[in-house]
Amino acid sequence: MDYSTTAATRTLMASHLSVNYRSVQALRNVSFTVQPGNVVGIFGPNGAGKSTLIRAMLGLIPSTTGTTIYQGQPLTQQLDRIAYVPQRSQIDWSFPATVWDVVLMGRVRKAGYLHRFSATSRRKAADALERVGLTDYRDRPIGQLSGGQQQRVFLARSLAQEADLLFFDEPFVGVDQKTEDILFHIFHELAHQGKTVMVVNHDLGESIQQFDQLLLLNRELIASGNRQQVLTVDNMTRAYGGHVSFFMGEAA
Ligand SMILES: Nc1ncnc2c1ncn2[C@@H]1O[C@H](COP(=O)(O)OP(=O)(O)OP(=O)(O)O)[C@@H](O)[C@H]1O
Repeated sequence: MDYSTTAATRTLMASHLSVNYRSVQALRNVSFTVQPGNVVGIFGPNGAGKSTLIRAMLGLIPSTTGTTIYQGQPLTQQLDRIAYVPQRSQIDWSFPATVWDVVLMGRVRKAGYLHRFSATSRRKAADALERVGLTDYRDRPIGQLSGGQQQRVFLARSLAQEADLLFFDEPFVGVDQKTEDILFHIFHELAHQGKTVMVVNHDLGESIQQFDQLLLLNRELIASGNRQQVLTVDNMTRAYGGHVSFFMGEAA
């Protein structure tokens, strides 16, 4: 198999994405490319449009301009290949579901809405739960978990789904170090399998080294590339203004 051709056709390409919320322009003309096999961090200050970018790519909100193409087709026509975990605050944790219910939901598209889950689906859900270290919590209502455990349940659902493209919005907010380590470990395993993992994050601390590619946003795309290309004083000043010295120490 010619890997270079395969990789090229699996490129994720956002072109000229713009989003308006009534009078607010949340995103302006954002274009970038992501190769498969990368863990991509989406960074920028509060209100920079990070969540909006993911939601526009997935077609969850309308774009005023632009498209997102994956494998030569609109991403919105391939939603069965996508796992999306929104910010924890967007999820109804009082919903009466157990850990096992949520992870099995990852298999719904494969099982069909009116069919029973196959032995394969159950095994894949159990394997996913094991991978995130929550087998013992299988029958626990999701509202009775810690923030880190809740985030791991949704990661397990994404694993059970066997998605090719995974989107996580602020998965590290309010989670313990163990969960952060598990999430990054699994993100890199997925990337090594040739999948693409996109993560909204606003922590510019040490964890930034975990990302293969960074997208720096402030309503428009300021930079896309590796850490050396993106984390320049100029780019950070454009994104964060006068707060740049806080992040960059003496370099600023
Ligand atoms: N449903 C909405 N209606 C109106 N304005 C919105 C809506 N959602 C977001 N916005 C505005 O669009 C801009 C971008 O918001 P978005 O949530 O995408 O940014 P973000 O970078 O994810 O922010 P944060 O880091 O604070 O989560 C902000 O000014 C926000 O107030």
